[in-house]
Amino acid sequence: MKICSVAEIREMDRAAIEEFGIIEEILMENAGQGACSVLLEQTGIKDKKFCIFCGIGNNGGDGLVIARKLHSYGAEVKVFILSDPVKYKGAAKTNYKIVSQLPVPVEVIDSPDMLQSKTGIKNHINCCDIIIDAVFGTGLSRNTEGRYKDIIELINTSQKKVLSIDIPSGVNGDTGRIMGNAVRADFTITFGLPKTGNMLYPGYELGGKLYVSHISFPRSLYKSETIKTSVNTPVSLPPRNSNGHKGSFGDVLFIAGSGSYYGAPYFSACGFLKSGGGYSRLASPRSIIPFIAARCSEIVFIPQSETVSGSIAYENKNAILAQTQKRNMVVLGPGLSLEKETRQLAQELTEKIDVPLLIDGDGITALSSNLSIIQKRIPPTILTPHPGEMSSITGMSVKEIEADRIKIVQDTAEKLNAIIVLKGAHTLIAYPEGRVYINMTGNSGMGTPGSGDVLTGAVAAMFGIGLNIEDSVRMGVFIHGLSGDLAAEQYGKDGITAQDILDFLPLAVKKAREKGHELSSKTIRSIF
Ligand SMILES: NC(=O)C1=CN([C@@H]2O[C@H](COP(=O)(O)OP(=O)(O)OC[C@H]3O[C@@H](n4cnc5c(N)ncnc54)[C@H](OP(=O)(O)O)[C@@H]3O)[C@@H](O)[C@H]2O)[C@@H](O)CC1
Ligand SMILES: [K+]
Repeated sequence: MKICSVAEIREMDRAAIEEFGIIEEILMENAGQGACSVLLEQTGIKDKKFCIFCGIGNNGGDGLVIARKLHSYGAEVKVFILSDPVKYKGAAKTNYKIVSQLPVPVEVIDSPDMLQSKTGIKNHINCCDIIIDAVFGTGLSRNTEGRYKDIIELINTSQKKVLSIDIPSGVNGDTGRIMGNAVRADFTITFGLPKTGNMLYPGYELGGKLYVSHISFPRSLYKSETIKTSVNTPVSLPPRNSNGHKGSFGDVLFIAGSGSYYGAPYFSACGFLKSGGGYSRLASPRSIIPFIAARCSEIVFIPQSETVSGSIAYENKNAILAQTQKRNMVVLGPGLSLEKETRQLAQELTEKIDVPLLIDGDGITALSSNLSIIQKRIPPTILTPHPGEMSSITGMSVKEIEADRIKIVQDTAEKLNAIIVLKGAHTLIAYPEGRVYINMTGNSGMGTPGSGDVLTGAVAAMFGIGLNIEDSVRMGVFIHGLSGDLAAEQYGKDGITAQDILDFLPLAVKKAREKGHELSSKTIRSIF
């Protein structure tokens, strides 16, 4: 499913209204209808008591449609409007007029200081069964303050079931960040398409279970090629050649490891094998190979001479390059160390390697000081930074990156002409031509040493078993996250190690083969 920005949903609204004549009243009616379907499924409506908090924009207008429908169905409804209703315009104004004619109590809270009415509101909240949050939607333009902030606080401390309309009020529709404070909902129904703010943390978590209604937008609008962001739904994996041998499932060279990092090369090269890859070759410092071999002797080892600090020495360059020429893909960087000589080696290898190249960890740090090497590469390049490494690449602070992840990863992929995997909760995968995928598998237990190294192996394996390089990256991310989810299902999220993620990879690939489609529809529920 596509995911849109606030500007894109506004454009969809405009096109629906102006080009198809689907007037605002119809869209708002459908939005209200969708919300009532969620309530019917999740909480029941008849004889239930609802408190509806409405803002003064169209999100509030949706709340007023819901008030009318719930009343009609037999619910007891109380509406609070958080500003002067004369400000309503268009369809929201129409719906305000209708609700004013109904025997539905409406209370306007338009004084900047709502302390005097707080007890009354609290009483209503205490007596209701369900709260509808229709305060702010995509029109949130600044931090919440004053009575808005107080109401959000009251909603969050109410211990009642909460349905947020379009997006939890206080969450930025583009970034998912909290502006001031934000509602914590049990369910959210979003309209047209999910907004990026619905899908990124903390907005995603605050929204609870996410429903989407296309509110009768024509398919051409919500499937438009101009919308570049999507959920990372799994692609079908090519059937495994029953007549194949290890060379049929990819032959990948990992250039990884140093005197201080024995785990990184192991998790990368072994992650490849555990995700279905064929030939895993590992160029690592000579002295650490026996330790890695003790953990995974299925890897083919290519011992390298070492620097004084135990990292791969520069003098290996030509021999490594000769190795890369015979491989389908190269992974460079896990645990390489930041030794100057080895960084120089990483840069010069990146210049010369003429097969798809995935650069991770210390490899990224080595290249960050000379990004033109990446820009000039002709064969595909994949970078898998965590926010700290993304900071080295972009020169922005982690805080700046976290505040606008989609835009920054999109711009960087275009600028570097590379596929970028920005790791984190809901990892992003961005392609040079502008596409971005939001990955929904994975969990907080996976923030553990070695996890990112396993990911490099999973991506390489997807390429090895026959996906094209673009799909390999997003499927590698999907499988890696799924493997972590399976580990969490078994052991809980606390204490998952990279080894656990590794161990569940075969099962994750099996599940993706057998139930890929089912897995992808788990996070967002489509309704009318
Ligand atoms: N368009 C359509 O066809 C459809 C749209 N739909 C619905 O419309 C929603 C978008 O509606 P919207 O654009 O009216 O914005 P919305 O979020 O209701 O709020 C804007 C108001 O809030 C105010 N405001 C902002 N921040 C504030 C703050 N911190 N503190 C205080 N005030 C603040 C802002 O004031 P201003 O910034 O102008 O001063 C303005 O008055 C969308 O989410 C969906 O639910 C559906 O019905 C389907 C059809
Ligand atoms: K809302």
